[in-house]
Amino acid sequence: MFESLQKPQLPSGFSYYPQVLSMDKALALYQYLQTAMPWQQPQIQVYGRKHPIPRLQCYVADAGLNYAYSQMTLTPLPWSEPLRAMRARLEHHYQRPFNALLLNYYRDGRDCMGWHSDDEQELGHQPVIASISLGAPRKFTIKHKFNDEKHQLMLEHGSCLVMHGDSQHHYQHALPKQLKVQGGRINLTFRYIIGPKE
Ligand SMILES: O=C(O)CCC(=O)C(=O)O
Ligand SMILES: [Fe+2]
Repeated sequence: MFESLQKPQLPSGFSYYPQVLSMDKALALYQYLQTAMPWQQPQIQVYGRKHPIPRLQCYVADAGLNYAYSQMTLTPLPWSEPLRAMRARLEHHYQRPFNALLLNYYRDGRDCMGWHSDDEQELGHQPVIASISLGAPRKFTIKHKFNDEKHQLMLEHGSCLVMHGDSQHHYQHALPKQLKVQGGRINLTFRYIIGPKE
């Protein structure tokens, strides 16, 4: 499943695995998630004004694992069977647990995600985040926080991008608008949240 590893020039802490899912499986998962998930468009405050985020999202996690993400405290939905199965495959392959999943639905190329690092305290010091892409391929951009190093790659249908090590300390990432893209894309970021007792 993960054999066809190719390495475009990515900085340390980012690994890209094309075709982790077959095209058919990835399409079936896309179609299932698009209709089955209770997608929401929460508001965030920017410079004192409230704006809806430029995409839809949902949060799935083990019970009790709230996640304060970009000013939003997200209450988890339970794992549905297809998501539980995907999590089990990733846990088996990477030999580490994932207990939370943030899903982003970019309806077309106008939807996007701005520059950020996933460096919330509840993710721990060097989080491992496995990010599955389904649907329209989109550009993913990476920039160093303290110098002008920049990278760009296409996140293809059925691929997995893993962010690990110091990726969140040294870099920010974003999914820019691409106004020519008409198709939708769903992204699944599997994470491990350090619970209140750990
Ligand atoms: O959609 C993507 O590929 C990026 C998602 C992301 O960076 C996040 O959910 O934190
Ligand atoms: Fe992110």
